[in-house]
Order: sequence, then C-alpha cells, then structure tokens
Amino acid sequence: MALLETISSPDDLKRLPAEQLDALAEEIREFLVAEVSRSGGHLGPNLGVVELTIAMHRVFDSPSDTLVFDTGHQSYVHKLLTGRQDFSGLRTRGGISGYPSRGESEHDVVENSHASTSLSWAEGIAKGYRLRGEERHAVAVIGDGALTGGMAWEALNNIAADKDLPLVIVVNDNERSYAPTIGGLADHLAMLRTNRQYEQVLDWGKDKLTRTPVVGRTAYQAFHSMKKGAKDFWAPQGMFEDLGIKYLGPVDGHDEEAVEQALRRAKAFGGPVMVHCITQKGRGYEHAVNDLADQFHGIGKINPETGLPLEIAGRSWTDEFSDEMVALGAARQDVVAITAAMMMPVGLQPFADAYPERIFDVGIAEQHATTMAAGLAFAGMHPVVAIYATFLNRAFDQLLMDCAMHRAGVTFVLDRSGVTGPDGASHHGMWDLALATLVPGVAVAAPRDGAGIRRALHEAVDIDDGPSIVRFPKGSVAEPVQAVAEYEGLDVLAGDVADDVDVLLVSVGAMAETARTAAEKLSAEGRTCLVIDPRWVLPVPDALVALAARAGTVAVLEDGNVAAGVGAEVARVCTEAGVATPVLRMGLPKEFIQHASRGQVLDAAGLTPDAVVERIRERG
Ligand SMILES: Cc1ncc(C[n+]2csc(CCOP(=O)(O)OP(=O)(O)O)c2C)c(N)n1
Ligand SMILES: CC(=O)[C@@H](O)[C@H](O)COP(=O)(O)O
Ligand SMILES: [Mg+2]
Repeated sequence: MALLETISSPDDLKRLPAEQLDALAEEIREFLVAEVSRSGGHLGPNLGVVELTIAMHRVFDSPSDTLVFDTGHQSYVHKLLTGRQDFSGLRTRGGISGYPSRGESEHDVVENSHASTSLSWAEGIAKGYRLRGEERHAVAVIGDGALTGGMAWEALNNIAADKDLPLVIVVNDNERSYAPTIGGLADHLAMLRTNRQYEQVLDWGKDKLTRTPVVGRTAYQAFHSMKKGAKDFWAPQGMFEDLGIKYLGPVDGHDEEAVEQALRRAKAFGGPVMVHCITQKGRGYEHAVNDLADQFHGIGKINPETGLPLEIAGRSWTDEFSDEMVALGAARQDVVAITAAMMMPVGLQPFADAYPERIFDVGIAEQHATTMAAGLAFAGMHPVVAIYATFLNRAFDQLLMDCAMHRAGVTFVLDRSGVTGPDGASHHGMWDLALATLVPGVAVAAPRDGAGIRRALHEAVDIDDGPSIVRFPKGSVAEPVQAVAEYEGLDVLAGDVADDVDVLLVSVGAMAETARTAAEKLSAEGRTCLVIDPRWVLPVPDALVALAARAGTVAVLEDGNVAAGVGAEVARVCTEAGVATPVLRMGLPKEFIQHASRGQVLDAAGLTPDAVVERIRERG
C-alpha cells in the first residue's frame, strides 16, 4: 500500500503523477478486498468505482465542490481518498460508517442510504452555491439502479430546465442494481452503451485534430458538432439530451484518464452535464464479478482467497416468508408479488421461478410499486409488495391515499423491520409501525417466529377490504415460541388470563423471548404477570383493552419507534375506552440510531429483560 498510504487528502491525490494512478487503483482494490472480506459490506459496488472516484477527486475540489453519492454504499473509495483508511471497524459501533458520514469528514454530505435522492440534493446544492455567487460545482454519482427511482426523474426534469447550473451527473452504469437493472431506462442505457463506436470515432477525431494547433481544435469542435448529427444518424438521440441535459459518453469507467477527460469537459461546460460511465460491479475481484446473484453487492465475512462465506447464516425470517410465498402462489391464483429491485434480498426469487408471470420487479420504485399494487387489487388480484420496512417510508402517501383510502386488498411484507444494525440510521426499519398507526383500515401483523410468518401471510392475503402488513426483522429467525393458551385471538405466552395481574406484558413480534424472560424475573419478585402476543398488533384488539383494564400496569415491547408505535396506540385506545391503567411504552427512541449490531442497539434502547424489569420496578 505504498501509494495509498501517501494519500490523506484529495490534494495528495492531485499531486500524484498520472502514471501512478493505475498502481494506486490496484492498491485500493487490494485494500477493499482485504478489509471488506474481514468485516462484510458493499464490496462489489466499491470495486466498481475505483477509477471513477479517483478521477472525480482529481478534477473537482472537494469539499469546495460537493460530491454526492447516491445511496452512499459505494463511498468507501471516497473515504480512502479523504483521510479515512482505518476500516477495521467498518459498519460496527464506533467504527467507520458504511455510508457517507458528516461526523467523519467535511467531504461527506448525504448520509441517507435511500436511493435516488442524489440529483435532488445536487440540484439544491448547485442552486444554492450559484445564488451565493460561489463558483462551486455539485457532482452527483448515481447508479443505473438508483436512476430508476422516481425522485431521480423529478430532479432531471428540473435540472434540464436550468441551462447554466454548475452540476455534473456521473451515471455509474454497471448494468445492475442487485440483479441486472430492469426497465426502459436500462434498455436506453444499453442502447447508449452500444454506441461505443460513437465515442471511438470521437476519440479518433480528438486525437488527430487536436494534435494540430488552433485549426485542429476548431475543426475538432466542428467535428464534434457534426458527430452529434452523425450520432442522430447512428442512433436515436439520447433521451437525456432530448430532455436538455448535455450527455457525455459512454466512457469506460475503468479508464481513469478517459473519465478525467470527460469530467474536465463537463466541469468546463458551464451547465448541467451527464457523464455516462460504464463500470463493472466487483471489478478486479473474480469472485465478485462471477457472482451471478448480485456481484457481491453486500457481503458478510468471506475468505478473500475463495470468496466463500466464513459465517453460515441460519434459516432467516426471509426464508420463512420466501418458502410460504411459493406455497401461497400454488393455493391462490390471484396472488401476485412485487419487488423494488430486490428480488433475492426480500426472498421472492423462488416465487418468481415458480410463477414468472405473477412477479413484477419495478426497479427502485417503491412508490410506483405501492400504487401499482392498488391497481392490481382493483383488477381482482391480491398483490404482495415485498420491500424493506425502511423503504415503506418513501411510499407512505401511496399506502395511505391509494391503498387504504380505496380499501385495496394489498399485502405489504416488510422485511428488515426494527433494528437492522450495520447499515445505520436510514436503514433501521423502525418507522413502519408508527406510520401504520396513522393509516385508517390497515391491519398489521408482527409474527414472533417462522410459524407466525406463515400463518400471518395466509391471514393477510384473506384481507381484501384494505391493506395488510406483515413485518419481521433481519437475520436468523427466532426459535419457535409456543403459546400456552389463546384468548380471543391473542396468543398467551405466559400466565393465565383468568387472573387480574400486576403487569400485562404485550409483546410485539420478535420481542416475545424478551417479554417472557422479563415476566419470569418479575414473577420471581412476587409480581403477577400475563404475557400476550396479539399477533395482529394493529388495530389494537378489543381483547387486549379488556385485559389492560384488569391489570395494574401495561408494558408494550416493540422493535419500533416508541414515539408513535403500537405502545402509543395501545395507550390512546385504552384512554378512549376509559381504561385508566398506565401504559409503559418500551421501544426504540425517536432518534437516528447509528450503526451497531442489533443486540447493541436493543441493549442501548432498554429492550432487554433486565431493562424491562427495571422500567417496571420504577413504575412501582
Ligand atoms: C429507496 C431504496 N430502495 C432500495 C434500496 C436498496 N438498495 C441499496 S443499493 C441498491 C441497488 C443500487 O443499484 P445502483 O444504483 O445501480 O448502484 P450499484 O450498487 O450498482 O453501484 C438497492 C436496491 C435503497 N437503498 N433505497
Ligand atoms: C445499501 C442498501 O440499501 C442495501 O444494500 C443494504 O445494505 C442491504 O442490507 P441487507 O444486508 O439487510 O440486505
Ligand atoms: Mg448499478
């Protein structure tokens, strides 16, 4: 790492002789493979942006010029070039974040890992600099996947109309989100990519004509303008230029010099320019390049020599959903499934393989997925929209106004709900329960184990007069938690509903073991407890309110935002029912929770048996 160690800032990078850049890129790739193999993380995406990021930092002057990384999972190289080369704690508590982090560096701006926001950020930044009279560029790096998101097109529509905006859009086109990117845009980018001869002709002209003095350069410009005409002849005009945005490319995103040249042209252009870079996810590491599933988009700890995982994950919550969806597909011909560019991560690949005509991958477009689902329901189907819980945030209006207001029988399966951990604040699925409490007519199930998922899924698709949600966390599925009894639709996990108890513990989803263990500790102190799992946590069941009326205290444990989740709703409903029993809400704080392990976050939030017991003791 002789060269990489000499780089502690973009200025150091600019001082490096151009002939050493290939060696630097090689060192960066070695570093990424070694470090990310050890920690896990987004290896494939970052191997694909080595030359592109080097070129950006050599052409632009961060932080005076502002670099925005869409989604941010591909910002490891940017971090290496801006003074952060200790990746030993990558994505762990106290270690470097896997996304840009303002707390880490003045070179980092957008921490949000939700895709398709970079162009909006960049347009606002560029407009702001111009209004302040500052000669500064905004540069957005957006992947071909993120470019399928609706926000990106809202931004492009505005950017195209602002002809002197100092904004450069770097499209990092590696033809993949996780899987190959889908849709008309992907096809258009492919058409532009195949116009490689267009650029080769241009390169030929540049090489020949710019070697001669002034005449040559003028001729080159003339040639370029003719070529544009030629390009019309060769291929339909790129939609970006039709939109009004100058398009440069396609450029080989692994040819650092070519990318630098394109970026310098873009920087000098004086208006919005799109530089279309063709890259390869996993570049330089055969195990990533050859990984058909997602080219090592996001990996756990692996053996760098073999690329094989060092940790064998147990059966996951996702596996339980995935298998039951296939069974459901056989039983219900009206059931269709929708993914937002995450077919495998959400577990829909087996369903897609079994029922290829009943699966829709809409790209990174959760808003479209949600309203399209309302359309499918109107047409007599029962859609299952499988997305990560945190991404439902983006589709809240569509859930509310298209699904719920029209009482559409749509089922949302929210994976990665609650605490996810290493992906940090914008990836925790901790807002879904709170959002759902605001939606009239929505039913929410929070299974506590695999059997619970399977049962809830079948119950959900039987709901055809409104949206239903089945939510579960990331990782290995919980051991089965058997109910000791059933009471008016509620599962009793401990205690006897006949008794009036000191404490009614209401467990939401994966909190079951925590609740049961806390009850055992409380009972050992002589407090009588009843532990229930409503399974369907919203709307709040009447039977739960009735049990609350007979308890000394109610404690609601949930893996969600405590400010407005199930606990808050239980308190509201109990109050409206005239039940005066105090309700203790135990959940995640209304904060942006930084990256750490799930256990560390739950511990810090007081969602452990001892902390629950202590909270109840304090109540008296
Ligand atoms: C709104 C939203 N939906 C889904 C995701 C999950 N996600 C993270 S990266 C990714 C693929 C991004 O593809 P692309 O933009 O092409 O970047 P690449 O990984 O290819 O560099 C997806 C779907 C997300 N971050 N945000
Ligand atoms: C960046 C992004 O949104 C995803 O790649 C995310 O990191 C996936 O996390 P999981 O590992 O939970 O699938
Ligand atoms: Mg991509």
